[in-house]
Amino acid sequence: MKKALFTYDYGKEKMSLIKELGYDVIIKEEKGLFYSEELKDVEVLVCYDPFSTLDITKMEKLKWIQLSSIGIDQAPIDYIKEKGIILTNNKGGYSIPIGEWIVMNILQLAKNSIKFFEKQKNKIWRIDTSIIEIYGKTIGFIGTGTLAIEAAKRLQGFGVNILGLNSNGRNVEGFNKCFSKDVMDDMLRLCDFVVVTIPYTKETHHLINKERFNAMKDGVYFINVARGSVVDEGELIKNLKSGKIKGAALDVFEEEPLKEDSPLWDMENVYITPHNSWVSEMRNERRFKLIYENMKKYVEGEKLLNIVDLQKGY
Ligand SMILES: NC(=O)C1=CN([C@@H]2O[C@H](COP(=O)(O)OP(=O)(O)OC[C@H]3O[C@@H](n4cnc5c(N)ncnc54)[C@H](O)[C@@H]3O)[C@@H](O)[C@H]2O)C=CC1
Ligand SMILES: O=C(O)C(=O)COP(=O)(O)O
Repeated sequence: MKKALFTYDYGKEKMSLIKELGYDVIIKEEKGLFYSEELKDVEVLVCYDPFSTLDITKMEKLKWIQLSSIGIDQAPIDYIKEKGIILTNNKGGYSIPIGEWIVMNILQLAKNSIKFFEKQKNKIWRIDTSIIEIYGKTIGFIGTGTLAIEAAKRLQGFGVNILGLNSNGRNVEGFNKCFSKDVMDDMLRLCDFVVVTIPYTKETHHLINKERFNAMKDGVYFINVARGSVVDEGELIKNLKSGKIKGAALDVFEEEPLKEDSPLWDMENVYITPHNSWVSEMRNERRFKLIYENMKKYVEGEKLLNIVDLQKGY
């Protein structure tokens, strides 16, 4: 029997489906999880981020880690690489709610919702003539993976021009044109909205920096739903203050939770959600479906879904 450690309890019914596949299942809450002797022969770890307290170097039989997240930046990648442990993620598992979140925020920015919420709170009846339509506008996605694809699909009906940036400029369905990472500024110059949907890797640290903001149109709208550190937050703040960026919607930050003294909280043109875009009532259902399929493949010796390319880092 293969021993599997789950750091989240999917409930009796679902966990018994895993046991029926032939696993000896241990369930332990992730928070403050420490190594104990019973974890010695764990072969499969299904988790989000137990790595700050759980010493996986003591789990000598560990062969496969299934993350419940899409981002892998919380995992000890060097150790995983060194030991030849397979790492799989939840790619695709949150792209529908995030696609919806992106559409919502493009519209909120264009329609100035934040100002209306404020006026409603204060019972103020005043027309806002600064509203724009998104029809005919250009929306550029930095990264054309599952998040951008689901957003692009949902934007089709709005009559927008959808651009995408990826590693080699390959065409992706749903995008009017794709650009390679070497010519990022050519795309940025065209965009009314820039949406960051790229993984955080060594290569993408502060990918969006002073020079990239300079390349963008004056009055661009900026959205980040990937990882905070893909963007130089100091530069983002400067560009928001100067008006170069007209408004932003941010779900992720260089430091989370966002500090109380961050100027972003008080900016009247910034929408903030607390790394919440991935949440919907379907999250556990979809996550479990992937976990189940993969655990079945693992016992049957088949190739797993969503294997992370440790060289590329996503
Ligand atoms: N805010 C949230 O709750 C969530 C955030 N995320 C983040 O979003 C990221 C993207 O997710 P997916 O779309 O599912 O990823 P994905 O793996 O499907 O797509 C990644 C895309 O980025 C491109 N890319 C990667 N490195 C690049 C580079 N250096 N230059 C140009 N293009 C590059 C790839 O070509 C691909 O188009 C995740 O890695 C994760 O960090 C994911 C889920 C939830
Ligand atoms: O899956 C991801 O990468 C996400 O960002 C989702 O949010 P989480 O990291 O699970 O809090």
